[in-house]
Order: sequence, then structure tokens, then C-alpha cells
Amino acid sequence: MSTANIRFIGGGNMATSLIAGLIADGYAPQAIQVSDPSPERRHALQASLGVRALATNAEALAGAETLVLCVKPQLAASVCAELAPLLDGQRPLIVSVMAGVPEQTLQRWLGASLPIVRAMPNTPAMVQTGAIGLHASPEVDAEGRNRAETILRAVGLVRWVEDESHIDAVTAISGSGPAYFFLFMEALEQAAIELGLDGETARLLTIQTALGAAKMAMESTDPPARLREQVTSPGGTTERALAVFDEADLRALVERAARAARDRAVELSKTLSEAP
Ligand SMILES: NC(=O)C1=CN([C@@H]2O[C@H](COP(=O)(O)OP(=O)(O)OC[C@H]3O[C@@H](n4cnc5c(N)ncnc54)[C@H](O)[C@@H]3O)[C@@H](O)[C@H]2O)C=CC1
Ligand SMILES: O=C(O)[C@@H]1CCC=N1
Repeated sequence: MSTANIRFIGGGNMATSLIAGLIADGYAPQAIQVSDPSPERRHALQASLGVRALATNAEALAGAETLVLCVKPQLAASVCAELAPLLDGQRPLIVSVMAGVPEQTLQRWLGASLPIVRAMPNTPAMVQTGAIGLHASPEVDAEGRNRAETILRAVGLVRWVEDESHIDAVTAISGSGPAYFFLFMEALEQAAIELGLDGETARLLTIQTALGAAKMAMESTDPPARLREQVTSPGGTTERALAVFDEADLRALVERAARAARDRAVELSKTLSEAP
């Protein structure tokens, strides 16, 4: 992969996942720098990933070719206000992973119409199995699109969306999605223990089942509905379990949850775009 430098602003969960994935994919740790005000975070990033961790965002910006914004959305305005006067004609490709921060708002805060790619990754990027949605602002040229895609493809599957508002849907499905599947795993593992299995057996059977189902869904030409039917013997055990999910209208519940996440992303976008 290209050794063009990548600088991260904010070295928390998402930045750590992305950096770990990039390094696992062969990206040189020396080409990656990350700024974070927390000495503990800096120490952890340096010790576990071998990347240079910086105490100030100014150091991360200096000479940056790609700048990945990885702070909480609520901190975006102050971080951009700090970066804006330091840009001084520099035009790094901005990759923002922040949920609910629109491109136009970022440009307003940065005081320049910089090329911005909004990326919505998820934490499985850490194990190079991320699912990532991307959207480019009109200022991003083919090279910029290519660079953003190359970086994100190193950590998972990439899909471009044409409409920026669809990033909010991506946030609700794959950005937050790992938490939904982890919750289901927690519940199934707990049920296994209630049914008498020991903790380790419950944990391993649950995780391997999730992995197997995901692998089959990915590799099979059959849709998940058909794969489900193959497990469900008429008059058998699965049918009884699925009837319980149907009684509770699991599908409607999942849709409500996804809508709630999407609506929160829209709410964040609105609040932030109205902020000074
Ligand atoms: N965690 C996830 O699964 C996903 C998170 N995101 C987005 O990634 C962004 C970061 O989320 P997390 O990594 O989960 O949060 P986090 O809280 O783990 O990381 C944020 C980091 O920013 C640092 N920080 C605080 N003030 C700073 C400043 N002024 N300058 C530089 N760094 C500063 C903090 O010390 C912390 O290490 C958010 O905007 C979130 O919407 C996007 C997709 C998935
Ligand atoms: O919960 C959040 O707001 C972030 C965005 C997607 C996943 N985590």
C-alpha cells in the first residue's frame, strides 16, 4: 500500500481499530501519527501499535496528507476551530468518521472548502472485517476518493453512498451494528447458562455460531431467509424458538431500533449544523 502519511486527531476506540487494521494490512506504523490529549491513550497507542502519539493536534496537522478526524461529535467544533488557523493553505484530505457531523458544517468550522470524505466505519475494522460507508464532498477529486477508499478498504468492506444523508442510515446499520450483534450474543450466552451449560461452553458455542452464520450468509448464494429455512425443520426445535421471536415482533423491534439510531444521527447533524 502507498506510504502517504495518515494523521489521526483523537486516538480512542475507533482510531485504535482503524490503526490496528491498517498495520495488520501492511501499512507502516511510521507513516501513522495520532494526537490525543490523554497521556494514557498516547502511551497505549505507542506501546501497542508502535505509532507516534502526539500531545497536540497542531503537530498532527503539520504536513498531513490525510487527516482522519476521530473525536466525539460534540468536540468537533472546538477541534476544527483549533485546526482552522493552522491550515495556512494546507489542503489535506479530511476523512471524518464522526457520526452526525455534516460535510458543510465541517467546512464552515474549518473555514475552507477542503476535500472531505465522510466515513462511517465500525469497530471490527480492528480485525480487518469492518463495514464502511463513504461519501465524498464535491471538492474530493478521483485521487482523493481513491486514497480514502484504499485506506478504508485495508480494514474492511467499503460501500460509497451518493447521498450524504445515507451516511446516517449506514451509522444506524453498520456503525452501531456490532453492538446489536454483541447484545444478541450476550443474550444467547446467558440463555445457554440458564439451560445448564458451563460458562466457557456457552461462550464458545455462541460465538462460533455467530461466526458460522455470518460466514454462511457471506459465502452462500442463498439469502439469509433461505438459510434460516434450512435450519428450521417442520415441527422441530428452531420453529418453536422463531415463533417466540415472532410473538415479540422482533423484525418491527429491529426496525424501530435502527430508526432510533438513524434519527439520533440526524438530530446530531441538525444540532451541530445550527451551532455557531
Ligand atoms: N466507536 C465506534 O464504534 C464508532 C465511532 N465512530 C465515531 O468515531 C468518533 C470517535 O469515537 P470513539 O473512538 O468511540 O470515541 P473515544 O472516546 O474512544 O475516542 C475519542 C478520543 O478523542 C480524544 N480527544 C478528546 N479531546 C480531544 C481533542 N481536543 N483533540 C484530540 N483528541 C481528543 C480522547 O482522549 C479519546 O481518546 C466519534 O465521532 C464516533 O461518532 C464511528 C463509527 C463507529
Ligand atoms: O454510538 C455512536 O454514536 C457511534 C457511532 C456509530 C457507533 N458508535
